[in-house]
Amino acid sequence: MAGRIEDYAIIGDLEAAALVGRDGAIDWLCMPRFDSPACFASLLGSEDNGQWWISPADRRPCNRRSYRGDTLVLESVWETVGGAVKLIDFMPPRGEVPQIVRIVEGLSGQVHMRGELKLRFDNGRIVPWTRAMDSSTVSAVAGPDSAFLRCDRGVRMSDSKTCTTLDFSVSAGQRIAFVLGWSPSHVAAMPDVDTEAAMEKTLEFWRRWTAKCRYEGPWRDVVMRSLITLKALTYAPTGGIVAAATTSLPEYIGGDRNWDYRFCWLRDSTFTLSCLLRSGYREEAVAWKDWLVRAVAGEPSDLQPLYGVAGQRRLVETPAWWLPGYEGSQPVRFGNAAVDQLQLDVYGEVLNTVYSAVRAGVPIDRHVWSLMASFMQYLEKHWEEPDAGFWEVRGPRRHFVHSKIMSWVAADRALRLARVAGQRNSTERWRAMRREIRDEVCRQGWDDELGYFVQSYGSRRIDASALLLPRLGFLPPDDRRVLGTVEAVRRLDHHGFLRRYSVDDGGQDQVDGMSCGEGTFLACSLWYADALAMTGRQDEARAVFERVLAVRNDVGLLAEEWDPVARRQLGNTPQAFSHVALVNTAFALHGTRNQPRRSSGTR
Ligand SMILES: OC[C@H]1O[C@H](O[C@H]2O[C@H](CO)[C@@H](O)[C@H](O)[C@H]2O)[C@H](O)[C@@H](O)[C@@H]1O
Repeated sequence: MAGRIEDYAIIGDLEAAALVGRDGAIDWLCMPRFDSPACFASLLGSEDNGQWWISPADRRPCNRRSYRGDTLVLESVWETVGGAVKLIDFMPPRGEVPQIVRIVEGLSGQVHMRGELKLRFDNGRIVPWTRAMDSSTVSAVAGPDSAFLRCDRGVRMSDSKTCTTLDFSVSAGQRIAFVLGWSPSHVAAMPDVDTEAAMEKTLEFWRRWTAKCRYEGPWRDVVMRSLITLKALTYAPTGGIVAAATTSLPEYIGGDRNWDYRFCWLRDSTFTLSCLLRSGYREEAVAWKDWLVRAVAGEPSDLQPLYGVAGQRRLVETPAWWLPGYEGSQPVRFGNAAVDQLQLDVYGEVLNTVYSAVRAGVPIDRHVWSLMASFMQYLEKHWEEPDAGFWEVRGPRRHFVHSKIMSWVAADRALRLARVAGQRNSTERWRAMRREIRDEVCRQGWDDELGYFVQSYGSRRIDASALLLPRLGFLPPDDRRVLGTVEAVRRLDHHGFLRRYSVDDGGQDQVDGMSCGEGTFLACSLWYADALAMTGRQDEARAVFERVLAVRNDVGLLAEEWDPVARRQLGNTPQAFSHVALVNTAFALHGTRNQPRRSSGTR
């Protein structure tokens, strides 16, 4: 059975990622890239859906673990009656093929270790043909996939049809290494790996990368861990950034809110990008901008809310009947039907990001400008339509206030970009559009009686996405409507954390068409902290921030949601949205004075 969601740490090589539990089990791994079929899927089923564990023979969880400094090299320590042992897990920067290296180091005494490798290709379904090549190498092959396990001398390896078992002892000062590599079955080659050199290279890679960080406030370690996590979710060959490393970790245990997040949402990526930019990571920003331009190129009406890491557009959502789901949460989904939704906020997200990139000095050529202009041409005709909104609801389309505000952002940033690009052709129309949207939102999205911006025209719902309003420049942070909305959002509080939006009595959600409730959405609490900080309520903002910091797991990771009653993380993990919001709040709190920002007037 899989561990709690917060039991997992991530290791990765910027093309794929694995989740390692406190018990030394790798329960999730897709090879060769984030969105490939999983070869370890016990996270969503049982060990028979693929798993690789190594631990002391009694299989207890480790006593402590941490990443080594500012890197993605994980170290788990067990203290046993016989002695202490450390398991070092990492994925070296990608060479020819993806590899996982596991080094067992004796710290004291002698410890009897065991392990089991169960490869299950094609998302935990296919038992490969496994054979021993020699006393220290095993090969497994099925269909397009092959894998090799190679280990140091001193390990007794034995094979059954379904499993390779490992049995060895490690004494103080001794190190025993294992390498698991994947390759396409028509290549089926496992290059020799010097595991110690690979570890040095991996440590060096992360140290160099983290040395570039510009954050210098009081939460440096917290921010650094989140930035490393965001980097680990970046697909280096293309610059695309996935929303999370997993699919179908539930937002409600036993429920059907189980989604595949191993894709690049324009919305999530734009948040990630601005966070990387402010933290000093310009190279990633340029790579993402290039990814974006390639992914969205073509007809503006074909713009999708999400794409594959290589920019692919067909991400067909398919239930996996053979996987029982995390703690029975079904269905497990591969692919995401949100790809076909109309989410009008996406145009504003993209234009806002391109504008931020320009301001940060990232060069934008005339092709990017003409792409942005074509998005505006589309949006001018469609912003008045109802859509699926920020939360990608699967119920009926609505006039979501956030989507309208993002259309305002699109027009606003297009005007600013036009100024930079020296283009005047459409500016009069965009200025009129910006005015029209603002008037409509203030008329139909604002409820004077309720005193807040509602979720969609005609509804009474409160929606935490309204917390993003002050930072978008739609209204100044000290506007009474902003202050009223921030105050109203407090009603989304559930034991100190915020829900995404108000739900009907009984927790049934009639907005997004799903049958069950969900946890609190971590990014929303952090946006709340930002809004408090922006309106001069620094101490309250800090308290909210610290509450969120307290629910990170032992290695600083956050999933999408938190259940404050069961006190456990929920949803896909680690999630970019949560970590981006965390970094942004750290920046917002460090350096803001205890004063509300002055109104800059309204346009
Ligand atoms: O709640 C229903 C939707 O939930 C997912 O979307 C959420 O995650 C996205 C990726 O982080 C984020 O961009 C979006 O704002 C969130 O609502 C799921 O991916 C959707 O398919 C689902 O409809």
